[in-house]
Amino acid sequence: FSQTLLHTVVPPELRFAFLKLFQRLFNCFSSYCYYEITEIDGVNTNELYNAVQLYLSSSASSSTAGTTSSSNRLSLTRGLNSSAITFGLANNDRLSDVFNGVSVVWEHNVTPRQSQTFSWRPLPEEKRGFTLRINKRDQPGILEAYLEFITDKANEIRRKNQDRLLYTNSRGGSLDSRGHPWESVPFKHPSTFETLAMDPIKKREIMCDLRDFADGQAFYKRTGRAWKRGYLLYGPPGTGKSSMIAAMANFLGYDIYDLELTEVNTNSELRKLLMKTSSKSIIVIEDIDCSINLTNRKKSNGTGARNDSVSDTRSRSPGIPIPGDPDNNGGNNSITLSGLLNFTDGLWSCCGSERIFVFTTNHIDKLDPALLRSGRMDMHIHMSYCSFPSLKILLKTYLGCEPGDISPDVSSDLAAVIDEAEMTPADISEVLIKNRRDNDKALRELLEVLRKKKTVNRRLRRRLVAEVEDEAEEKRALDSPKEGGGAANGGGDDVEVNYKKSEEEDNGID
Ligand SMILES: Nc1ncnc2c1ncn2[C@@H]1O[C@H](COP(=O)(O)OP(=O)(O)OP(=O)(O)O)[C@@H](O)[C@H]1O
Ligand SMILES: [Mg+2]
Repeated sequence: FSQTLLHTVVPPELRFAFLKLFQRLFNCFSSYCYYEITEIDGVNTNELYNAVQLYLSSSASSSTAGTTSSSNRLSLTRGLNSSAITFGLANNDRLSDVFNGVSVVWEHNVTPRQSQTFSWRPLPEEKRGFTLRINKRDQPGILEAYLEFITDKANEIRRKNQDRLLYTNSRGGSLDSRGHPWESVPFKHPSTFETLAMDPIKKREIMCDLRDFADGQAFYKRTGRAWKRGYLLYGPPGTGKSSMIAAMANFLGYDIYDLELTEVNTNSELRKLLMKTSSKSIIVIEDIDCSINLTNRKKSNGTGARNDSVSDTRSRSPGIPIPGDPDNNGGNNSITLSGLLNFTDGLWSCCGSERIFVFTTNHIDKLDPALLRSGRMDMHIHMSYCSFPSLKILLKTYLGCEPGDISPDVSSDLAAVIDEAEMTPADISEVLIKNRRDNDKALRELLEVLRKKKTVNRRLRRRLVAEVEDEAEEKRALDSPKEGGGAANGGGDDVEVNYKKSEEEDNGID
């Protein structure tokens, strides 16, 4: 009652001023150090505040049994992007904690924000923060280790709550107010291995490999290997490479660092980015063949320096500076293949642990063998056009069709055309989404589309064979004019036979 009366009678500003004065006097004679961790740090959200809140939420929930909290009032929250309820300290509540034998006390302070404060973005009406109290004699050794422990613990809790982050370096080389080169957003991609359409045997193999990796701390230590693993996903667009990465992250509960190579200017910047990644994370470079010229590691330019910089990208992306280009005075983009190899496999790559590197490409043949070798890219995963086993997964996820729900005739018709149609899971899922209210119609339309695509593919293939044969015939005619006709006829006959056979099959289908 007295507290309520005080709050009503004394204006908040006056209360705040009294409190500050009292705190100053108190600190002069106190044997404690106090650290304030405010929710908003300047204009940015203070990550440490969130980490402390999560950490204390776990202590607070266990303290309801009376172990560490001096309070019996806890606030309950569920964040916008969180799937779990967290406990927290209510206003001005305290909680004591013990770290490495040292007792500390946390206090949660909420004060009204002065309304005239100018800000570029709307700030919460209340100013929230934690105050950490440590005994002055304990402070030198404990603070850094304690805060690091709290950050790790908070990450662990977040992962457990399925609340993971997707980091990006899209800001270029610039750092945020706390010196971090990565920007993060909550990662909410719903792709899982269950929804991923691919060969079930291959899928199981990948899942086992990931599980072995995540559980392999002792193994990696025993064998003297850095605890990291590389996966290369290759295949045509729309076959599920990005979906696979999301499924991996969801399966292991890891954060994702999506590295945009074209935003990185130098090898040392690349190294800094790597050093700022946390463990239990997947570091992704998508479309690696488009991000950097990776074909010629050893090639030197006139000055003897390595010339394997981002020239390939530059020809496509006019905004990227070109080193040594007189027309471009940006001139500082000099990531090299060796820089990238060091990133994945050098000494620096071990500065954290439990990391997965995933590179994706549409053209594996464009990549340097050095990048593909085991130890860098341990597993090469071909994401191919939709096969019949993959189609069954798509039918189940999109239409709810179990194999027994589809008539044997339709099933065998689908199986007969699917491989030759060479359609991506992305294309097929579009047909299914469009007709998802009517399963029969969806299957009918899918069959039609697959047959059409098969016919088109055959025509293309025949045209290609004919062109190759024509070229060979011309070459032979030029090489030996007298014998040219006979030799060409031999090849032409083969084509003719193939052609006839294909025509018959097509007619049967159309
Ligand atoms: N194997 C798959 N299983 C389930 N859905 C898939 C699969 N492949 C593609 N899709 C669907 O198609 C869409 C595009 O797929 P995704 O972005 O994973 O392709 P990608 O291989 O990364 O293509 P790109 O090479 O263009 O980046 C996804 O939203 C997903 O729904
Ligand atoms: Mg992709």
